[in-house]
Amino acid sequence: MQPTVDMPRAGGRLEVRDLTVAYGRDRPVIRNFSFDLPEGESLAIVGESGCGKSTLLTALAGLRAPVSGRVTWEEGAITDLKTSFVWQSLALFPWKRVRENLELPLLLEGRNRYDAAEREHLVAEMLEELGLTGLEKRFPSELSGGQRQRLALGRALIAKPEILFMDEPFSALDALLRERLQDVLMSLRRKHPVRLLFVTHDIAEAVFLADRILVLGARPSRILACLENPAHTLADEPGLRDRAVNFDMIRTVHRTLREAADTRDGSPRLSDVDPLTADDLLKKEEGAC
Ligand SMILES: Nc1ncnc2c1ncn2[C@@H]1O[C@H](COP(=O)(O)OP(=O)(O)OP(=O)(O)O)[C@@H](O)[C@H]1O
Repeated sequence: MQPTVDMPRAGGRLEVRDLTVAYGRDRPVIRNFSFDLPEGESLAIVGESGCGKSTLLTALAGLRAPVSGRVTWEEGAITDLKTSFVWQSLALFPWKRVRENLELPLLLEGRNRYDAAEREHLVAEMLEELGLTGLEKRFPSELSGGQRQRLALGRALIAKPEILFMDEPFSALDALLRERLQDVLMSLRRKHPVRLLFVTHDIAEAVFLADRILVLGARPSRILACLENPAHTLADEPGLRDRAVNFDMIRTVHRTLREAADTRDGSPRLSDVDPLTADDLLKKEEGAC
């Protein structure tokens, strides 16, 4: 797929071949996964609880060695790439103020990489982008949930990583705040090109943020589909969330998950009882208060 979105892009092709990952001597959580992620594309991983999304993400990030198979980044080993992480827990340093949390990745870049004036400038710029100017002396515990999430995003992006891994970064937030954070992330990406590889339970979030969506099934864990996302090519256009292409893609992902669950459970076919079309969904949205 040729992306038409005017979004700076980072990174070459990712190839995953026959990847098998296990915890200790337990039965493998994921077995023989193979898929490709074309140059520069971002990936969302979705699927029901326990299907191995986080396990796969940690293997892609090089944090868990596979039992067999390989993960190949065209640019080199994952350890040669500049990566960053946002976990569900956010992992902010509670004893450090907002400013210090943001500055830390710049300090860790190496003693001479950024001098004090540059660090000050970059932190001030990021605070502005995050809408956190004026809160720099607070501790994370003195921020709202949404402000903490923004701080975690800013800390992950301030040193300009090539790849940002995220595991359910916005899951603790209500739907509207989630959307606002997704917008902040898209805006930061325009300034700091970064490739996203992330796990989410929110299919709308996957469709809004990713070029490609890897849909996993459970029991046994398997790849149900690796879907190109035509909605994401319009990511810079206003009102994308209300467009039919967006609803269509959300529906396709839902259907893929439901059909897999139907086949497995032998229970009533959920995929047969959802008569909603993209138009119905649009009408529902318009009528929502
Ligand atoms: N550290 C661990 N040791 C042993 N088993 C683990 C460990 N972490 C996860 N598992 C098991 O691996 C399987 C997949 O877990 P994983 O967290 O990857 O799934 P997930 O799809 O991300 O789940 P969720 O959506 O609930 O977060 C589960 O059966 C889980 O119990």
